[in-house]
Order: sequence, then C-alpha cells, then structure tokens
Amino acid sequence: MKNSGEAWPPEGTEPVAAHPDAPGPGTKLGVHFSECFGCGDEQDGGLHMESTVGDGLTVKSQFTVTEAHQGAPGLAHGGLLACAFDEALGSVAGNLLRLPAVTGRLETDFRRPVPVGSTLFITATLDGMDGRKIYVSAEGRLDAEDGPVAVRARALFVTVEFDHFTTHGDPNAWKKMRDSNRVNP
Ligand SMILES: CCCCCCCCCCCCCCCC(=O)SCCNC(=O)CCNC(=O)[C@H](O)C(C)(C)COP(=O)(O)OP(=O)(O)OC[C@H]1O[C@@H](n2cnc3c(N)ncnc32)[C@H](O)[C@@H]1OP(=O)(O)O
Repeated sequence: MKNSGEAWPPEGTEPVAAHPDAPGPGTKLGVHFSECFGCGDEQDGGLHMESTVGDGLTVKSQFTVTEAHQGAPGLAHGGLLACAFDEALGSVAGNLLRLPAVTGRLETDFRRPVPVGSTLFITATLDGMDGRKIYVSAEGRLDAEDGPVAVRARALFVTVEFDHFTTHGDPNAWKKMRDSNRVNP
C-alpha cells in the first residue's frame, strides 16, 4: 500500500497459513453476530455486508451504499466506509485464523467519492502476524471487481481471549453470538 511511508506489513511480521478449519475459497460467509452493524441481518440501519472467502488469504466483501449511509448529499459518509473496511478486515482475520481479535488500529485512504447506489467490491488480505498482532489490508473498487479503486485500508487486529467480550461487553456475549452466528451457513 502506498498510503504512508511505513513499511507494510511492519518488520517482524511473519507469514501465516489459514487455520485447518478455516472455510475454503468460494465459501459464502454468514453473519457472525445478527446485531453486528457491519454484517448483522437484525440491524436495520447497518451495512448488511456480504462476504465470501477468496483465493489465497483473502475475503471478498460487498457493501452497497444507501441513503442511510450518506455524509454529503448523494455520497457515502467516510466514517461508514471505514466501518465497512473494519468489517471486511476483521472478517479476513477472524475467519481465516479462527481467532477472536479486535481492531487496534485502522487506517483508511479515500481515493474517490462513493455515490449512493454504488457497490464497493472489497478485497481484504491477511498479510501476516507478529505474536498477537494480525496485519491485514484491503482495497475497495467501485461497482465491479475490476472497477476503479475508491478506498484503501490497512489495520492491526490484536488477538484477545473470549472474556474480552464478556468482561467489557455483554456478559451474555458468548451465548448471544453463538445463538445468532450464521457463519458458514
Ligand atoms: C473465534 C472464531 C472466529 C470466527 C469468525 C469471526 C468473524 C469475525 C468478524 C469480525 C468483524 C468485525 C470487525 C470489527 C471489529 C471491531 O470493531 S473490534 C472493536 C474496536 N476495537 C476495540 O474496541 C479494541 C479496544 N482496545 C483494546 O481492547 C486493547 O487496546 C487491545 C487492542 C485488546 C490491546 O490491549 P492488550 O490486550 O492490553 O494488549 P497490548 O499489550 O496493549 O497490545 C498488544 C500488542 O499490540 C500493539 N498494539 C495495540 N494497539 C495498537 C495500536 N493502536 N497501534 C499499534 N500497536 C498496537 C501493542 O503495542 C502490543 O505490541 P507488542 O508489545 O506485542 O509488540
């Protein structure tokens, strides 16, 4: 990525392989939590993103911009685009490594306006790990897999124990996620 002078992934990052139980290329990924703002199907105002495992260490996601996602009239809000990339990047990390992880750092470069009605075709790639640190990057193209690049992003996810979610979030997090999980339906 050319969005900053820093090497990416940073020195010390090791290549990784997908977990043996990770879904294979072509697998349509379901909803990991029905109330998730990124992918949840019980989140009316959410992004309703859909993702499929791609070749290599990638996940392909689509986000269609509606009027609910506007910043300026007729254009997607940048913060919601960042959210879409957080989801796509989290999906490639979580699904391919089968590890619970949270976003530690997220960088976005907005290269073209994204109009209401357009669909972003996002390809997220697992770039490697360094201890608990997972490095991922993504680009989003307008309206087609080979459309012009509108947004690039890269992120650091950090693996956590599952009690991160029950301690800091809903004590019933595990049950809620298990009950609403439709990953790999
Ligand atoms: C199970 C099967 C799954 C199945 C399939 C699931 C699919 C799943 C799809 C999910 C899709 C949703 C995607 C949305 C995901 C979110 O939106 S998560 C919500 C937003 N993020 C948060 O709330 C995180 C809040 N932050 C924290 O809780 C804590 O800061 C963290 C990130 C856990 C780290 O804290 P910590 O555990 O005390 O660890 P700490 O030693 O501080 O950091 C660990 C390492 O990371 C580095 N680090 C941490 N933060 C940073 C930073 N900002 N910059 C640089 N380095 C950093 C540290 O320097 C340290 O490096 P080393 O010393 O090891 O070299």
